[in-house]
Amino acid sequence: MLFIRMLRRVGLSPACGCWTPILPVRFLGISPRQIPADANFHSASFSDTDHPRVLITGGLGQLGVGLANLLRKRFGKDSVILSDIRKPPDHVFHSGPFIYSDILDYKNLREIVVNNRITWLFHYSALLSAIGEANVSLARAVNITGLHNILDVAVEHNLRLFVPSTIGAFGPTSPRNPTPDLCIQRPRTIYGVSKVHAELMGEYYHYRYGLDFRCLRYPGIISADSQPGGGTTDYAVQIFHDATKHGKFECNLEARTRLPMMYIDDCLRATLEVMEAPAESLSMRTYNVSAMSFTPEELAQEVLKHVPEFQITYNVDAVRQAIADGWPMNFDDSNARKDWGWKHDFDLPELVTAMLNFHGSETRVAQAN
Ligand SMILES: NC(=O)c1ccc[n+]([C@@H]2O[C@H](COP(=O)([O-])OP(=O)(O)OC[C@H]3O[C@@H](n4cnc5c(N)ncnc54)[C@H](O)[C@@H]3O)[C@@H](O)[C@H]2O)c1
Ligand SMILES: C[C@@H](O)[C@H](N)C(=O)O
Repeated sequence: MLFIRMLRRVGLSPACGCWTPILPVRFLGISPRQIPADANFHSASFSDTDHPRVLITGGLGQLGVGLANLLRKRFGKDSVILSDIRKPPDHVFHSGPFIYSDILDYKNLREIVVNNRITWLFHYSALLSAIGEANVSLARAVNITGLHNILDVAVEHNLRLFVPSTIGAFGPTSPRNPTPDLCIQRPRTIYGVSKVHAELMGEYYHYRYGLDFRCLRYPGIISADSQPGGGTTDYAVQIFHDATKHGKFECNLEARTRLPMMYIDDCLRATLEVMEAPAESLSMRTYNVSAMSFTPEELAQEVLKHVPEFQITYNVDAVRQAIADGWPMNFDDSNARKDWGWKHDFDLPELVTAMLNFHGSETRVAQAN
């Protein structure tokens, strides 16, 4: 009798031995916080359509604004709410709905999800690898406690949830060349530890409560019109800015440090594709995605083809180098390609051309003014 009561408490039926989805619902309180009437909502009409209603957390970082642009093109401007704890620049504020949201404030998160009838959540808030090592307790709070809030609100409101993971979820004892989806994961940064935790918690909530959790492990992402937020792969963004502006670049990683990288357009398209993939095509809930892999000296060689006077020098940052030395050199993304048809568009030459075109045209505009 006692045994049956224990089974019931954890949601197991003694007859079939299977799980029933008892939700980890928190105490239902009413948040005193209301979304102000003058918040920058563009009179979203939430009439029922086939479109998801989307919330992006941590949306003012390197990737969030680009994701919002892509999703708004697909689902309509008012269907996608960008959120962050920072003040948005004018062009972002006027480009579509923006709202303040601190992921450490659970009631505020729930209020936003309920009031806007959110159905898809892209969880981008995080402290990245290098900045996380400089502030471990904040990284632990944002990346782990914040994730718990996101998981709970997602399961409570039946959201489809995307959480990005990273090459940083692997460590020096993982196979590094190539790194498959399933292998040893013993990262040595708080960022990596928090991302392994996110992968495992998301998958657990999927199997335990039926949460529609989807996760991609991104490589280092390279973008032209947004700045990276304190990672180990940041050099591969800064190099283009310095090459066009100064004709030279000081790199904080060693010349032969090989890491997987991806152009932002590929990254955001992969994110939308995995979110739209039919559930039955997903044999896993966490996938590696990859495009290219290069070292600083290989990247510099490619830049040199366009900027003949370009010079690279090295001034290695010990923290970033130690992190990079434990990360994958090449990423095996064959499961993503097989299951939901992932295919990248940008290899190294196309990436360099796209980045230099952007920065070159910016520089020409600046010189003309
Ligand atoms: N950029 C990359 O190369 C890369 C690679 C792999 C994975 N990722 C993942 O993609 C996601 C987005 O990356 P990014 O490069 O845009 O990151 P970023 O560091 O540029 O931006 C993160 C955002 O989170 C916000 N944030 C911090 N604390 C918050 C809080 N308490 N509540 C709400 N927001 C908060 C910050 O204000 C910032 O705008 C992250 O989860 C990151 O781990 C990024
Ligand atoms: C790789 C990725 O997670 C991030 N750009 C970092 O370097 O921390």
